[in-house]
Amino acid sequence: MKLRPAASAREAALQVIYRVTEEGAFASLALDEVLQASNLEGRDRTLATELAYSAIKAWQTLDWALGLFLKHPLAKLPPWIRCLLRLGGAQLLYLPRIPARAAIYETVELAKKYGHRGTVGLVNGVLRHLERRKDDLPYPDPGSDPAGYLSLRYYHPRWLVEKWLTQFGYAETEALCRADNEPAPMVIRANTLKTTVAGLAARLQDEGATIRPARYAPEGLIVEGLGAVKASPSFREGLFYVQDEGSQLVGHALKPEPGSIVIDASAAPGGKTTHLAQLMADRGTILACDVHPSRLELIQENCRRLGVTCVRAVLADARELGQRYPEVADYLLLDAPCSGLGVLRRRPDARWRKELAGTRELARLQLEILLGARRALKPDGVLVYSTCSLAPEENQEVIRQFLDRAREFSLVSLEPWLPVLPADLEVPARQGWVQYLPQRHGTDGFFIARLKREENRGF
Ligand SMILES: C[S@@+](CC[C@H](N)C(=O)[O-])C[C@H]1O[C@@H](n2cnc3c(N)ncnc32)[C@H](O)[C@@H]1O
Repeated sequence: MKLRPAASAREAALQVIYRVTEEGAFASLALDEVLQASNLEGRDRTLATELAYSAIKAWQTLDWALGLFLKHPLAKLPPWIRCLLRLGGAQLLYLPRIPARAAIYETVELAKKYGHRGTVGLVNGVLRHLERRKDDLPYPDPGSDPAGYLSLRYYHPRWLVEKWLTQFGYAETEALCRADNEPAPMVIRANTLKTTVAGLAARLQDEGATIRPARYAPEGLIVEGLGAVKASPSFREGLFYVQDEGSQLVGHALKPEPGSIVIDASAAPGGKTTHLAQLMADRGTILACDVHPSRLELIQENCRRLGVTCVRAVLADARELGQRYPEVADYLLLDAPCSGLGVLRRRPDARWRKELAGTRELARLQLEILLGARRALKPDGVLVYSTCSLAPEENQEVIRQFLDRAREFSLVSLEPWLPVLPADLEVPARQGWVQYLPQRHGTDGFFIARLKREENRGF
């Protein structure tokens, strides 16, 4: 549906909420489109993003809470009115710095533009009721229905909370849900081909940002107040890449020698590829493969911006790499397509798009990729497998099945390769794998395993 240009931050947020919750659009794409069509700038863009993302993250809890004050089901209301209620409700429940009166008034004003007299009154009435009862909502009892309580209280799908309760227990599931709802820090990786970490920090401070070092990743900086990244001169000069710490650690886990041959089996948009190029001082060859042609362009664009020259972008299905490049690579990175359950804090709509069956299907693909790509590695070569998932069936279980079938591989310690290990990861790191968790380590959820092909064992 063609939308009129949004005249305010709240109208922009409303349009994004409509595109995502009513039309199934992806939140980041809908936001870009709506903001581009509007004349909004600076703080209005930030506010629009915050309003839209808060409502989308909490979508199902908002629908439940709003439904408590409606005579008829929310689903029967006109779609724009439903979305207006989500917009107003998100401010009342989750953005306490916005005065309730302003939240209600502004939503009612928008209702005049997107509804009629009856619906204006309804929006006003429902939001006033919600404001009065907001600290006293009838959540399920955590003792008798922990999954029901956590999924509504922290707005995650029930199947996922049930899965995590089995995997992590109650306290840690609650901490994980909370961590997913916090705004994720902006983490960048200094491009050491063009600058140093200290040099970049100084440049960004000159651009008005506040900087602190990342905890685990040596080239990582945590940045606040930079504004639109693409407008930053140091970004345009290729001095950094936006990449969470968990993701940066994957490059260190592989740590290819300068001059070596590396295959990055599923590489787009090239975050880890360009990091590997840095670690190799841009000397040697990286074959950066991906199965989607349009995504190969992203690799090339990132290499150009960062000044990386040792990368060749290759259109290939990772499952066929063993046949295409037999025993070619000294190092093989398999940053597999995955459920992304470790990065829900960065993608407001992602939690509502996943299904339990998805992780099992992905696990099949991940194993096929490992089995199909492994023969591309030379004897004595190193393989790193990583995902941004927390699901054991995509991580430890895939590795276990791989080791059952590929006897020439074994797990090797990650301890020498990860520069700063959190204490709780020391034991698994020695066994060859680590699982970073947002609620424990403050990073995106990342699984990383390092394996070696034994020199004298054939396939
Ligand atoms: C997790 S993303 C990779 C992120 C990338 N390594 C980075 O750090 O920027 C997974 C990638 O796998 C690609 N992909 C999916 N199925 C594939 C296959 N069968 N062969 C190769 N690439 C595949 C997707 O297009 C996607 O770009």
